[in-house]
Amino acid sequence: MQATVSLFPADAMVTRVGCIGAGYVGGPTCAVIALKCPDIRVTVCDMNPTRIGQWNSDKLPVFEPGLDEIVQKCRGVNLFFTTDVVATIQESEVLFISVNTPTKTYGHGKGRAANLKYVESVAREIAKVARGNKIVVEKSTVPVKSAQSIADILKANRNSQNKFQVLSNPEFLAEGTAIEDLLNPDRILIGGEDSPDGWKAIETLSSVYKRWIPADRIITMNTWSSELSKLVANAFLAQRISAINAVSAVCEATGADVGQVALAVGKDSRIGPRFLQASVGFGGSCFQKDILNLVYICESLNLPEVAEFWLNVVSINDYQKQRFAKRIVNCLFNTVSGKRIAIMGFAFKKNTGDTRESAAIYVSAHLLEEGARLAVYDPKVEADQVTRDLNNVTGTPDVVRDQVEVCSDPYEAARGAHALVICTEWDVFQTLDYARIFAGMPKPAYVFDGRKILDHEKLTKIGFEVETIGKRVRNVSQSHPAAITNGAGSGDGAAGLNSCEDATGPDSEMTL
Ligand SMILES: NC(=O)C1=CN([C@@H]2O[C@H](COP(=O)(O)OP(=O)(O)OC[C@H]3O[C@@H](n4cnc5c(N)ncnc54)[C@H](O)[C@@H]3O)[C@@H](O)[C@H]2O)C=CC1
Ligand SMILES: O=C(O)[C@H]1O[C@H](OP(=O)(O)OP(=O)(O)OC[C@H]2O[C@@H](n3ccc(=O)[nH]c3=O)[C@H](O)[C@@H]2O)[C@H](O)[C@@H](O)[C@@H]1O
Repeated sequence: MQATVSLFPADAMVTRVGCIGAGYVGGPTCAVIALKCPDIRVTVCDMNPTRIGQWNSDKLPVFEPGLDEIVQKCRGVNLFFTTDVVATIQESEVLFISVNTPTKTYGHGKGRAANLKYVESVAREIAKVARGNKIVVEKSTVPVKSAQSIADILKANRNSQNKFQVLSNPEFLAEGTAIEDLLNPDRILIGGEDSPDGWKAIETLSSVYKRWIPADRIITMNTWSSELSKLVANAFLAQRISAINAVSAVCEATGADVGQVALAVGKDSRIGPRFLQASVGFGGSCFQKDILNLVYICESLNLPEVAEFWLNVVSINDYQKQRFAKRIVNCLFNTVSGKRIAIMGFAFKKNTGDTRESAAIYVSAHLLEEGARLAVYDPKVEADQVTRDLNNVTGTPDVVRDQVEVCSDPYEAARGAHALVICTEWDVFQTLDYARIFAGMPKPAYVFDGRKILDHEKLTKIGFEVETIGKRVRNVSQSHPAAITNGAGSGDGAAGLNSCEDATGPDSEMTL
């Protein structure tokens, strides 16, 4: 591809940017464009009036550190949120498509392929109502060649005076750090048609980003490479997590510590230290969806070995969540029936209220199936979201109603619980008064640290039995057996069992 800078002036004049889809990507991305380009009018549009109402209120639909301040500064000045799709399309020179592309739940490709119906409906709407030339930017994560489908729809339906250029401009922001990522991205990727009109469109979009991002971080390439790069970037990131999580199982079986192994491995500059944090399993709306999409593409291209390779990343993640959930039951003497368990954190990671594909949902569902009573606490997830997620995954709203309590305070969730299960790495969990919590729990009192964020030594000193990922903790019962036999109120006849390594097999309940 030719150097775009030489072909088009750096001051290409974009005055109106529109975005269809006011979700986790569309909202924050446009807020940052509005902040950095005060002379551009940015309109974000969604078909969901509730969501738009929230964007226009004091309580935004998306929690992201730093987002509120930017929206407050720009909203009503050069940043607008609306349900008026037609006006947004007609008024914008550059139009981002930032709608959801979930995994298909029906028909051909069910459970694997991306459902592109929202992208297609936006393309049809643009073709129907657009006036004048537009640069249509595919911001949603899509399978390779989707830009071609968008271009075909636009071409087949366009009014004869309109010209469209379709660009791929995938988003790499991570939730919880979206604003930081948007302000200071590792790279901006723009794929476009290899033609004079394509180069011009690429340069025009680049000119917007160049207002705050150094030119050498803006990478341009052909559309298909750009689309595939997004799926591959997510697959690589998720693959690292599954790799370290697979190693965590080896550590638990051998006495090695996965944190130490990750440190040693990550010091190799060819490997690097990031994304090597073993955990209860990755969540979020995209890793699993995008890998399954990649798997589907490979299967469609008759590349079964490649498909199998990537599918294993998801299989290990499922295994990790399952392993952790089973371990909780094993350690609690193979029965959690009727026991209160505190689920600490429900979001898929800290600093977001997003629960999509959160490991907490899986762990909670497993414990509910075993008859546990759950007390859920998350600083940013609303009670009705917890209920909705658990209803969806269990399919048993009665059980959820009877066995789940959503608490607004971590101490309240912990009170009377046999175990604390850390599912999200919220900072606040590191500074709780664990001695106070311990005092209010039946003994032995367990902590299952699915995020490896707590001070395990301190917890064992207080008297907790601590289980974590990829590391054996020397527990109270191993050094002071009396601590558990003297414990109050467990009612499970725990005396004599030292830790879950000593518990009876996973499928047998302890004979009481
Ligand atoms: N969530 C994330 O952190 C990231 C997501 N992505 C990708 O970005 C895309 C969007 O993701 P999210 O923002 O998380 O999705 P989201 O579900 O939060 O938001 C999508 C929005 O699009 C709206 N929408 C759907 N069809 C529409 C139509 N025809 N007209 C108007 N509005 C419509 C929906 O009502 C919804 O509010 C996906 O393809 C995702 O894979 C990429 C990078 C990061
Ligand atoms: O396409 C997307 O949606 C985005 O997906 C991820 O971002 P996100 O899912 O928001 O968050 P991550 O920080 O990647 O975390 C994903 C999951 O992996 C877990 N994780 C992450 C890192 C790690 O070392 N270990 C680990 O278990 C997190 O707790 C979380 O559950 C990518 O990091 C973004 O670059 C990408 O744009």
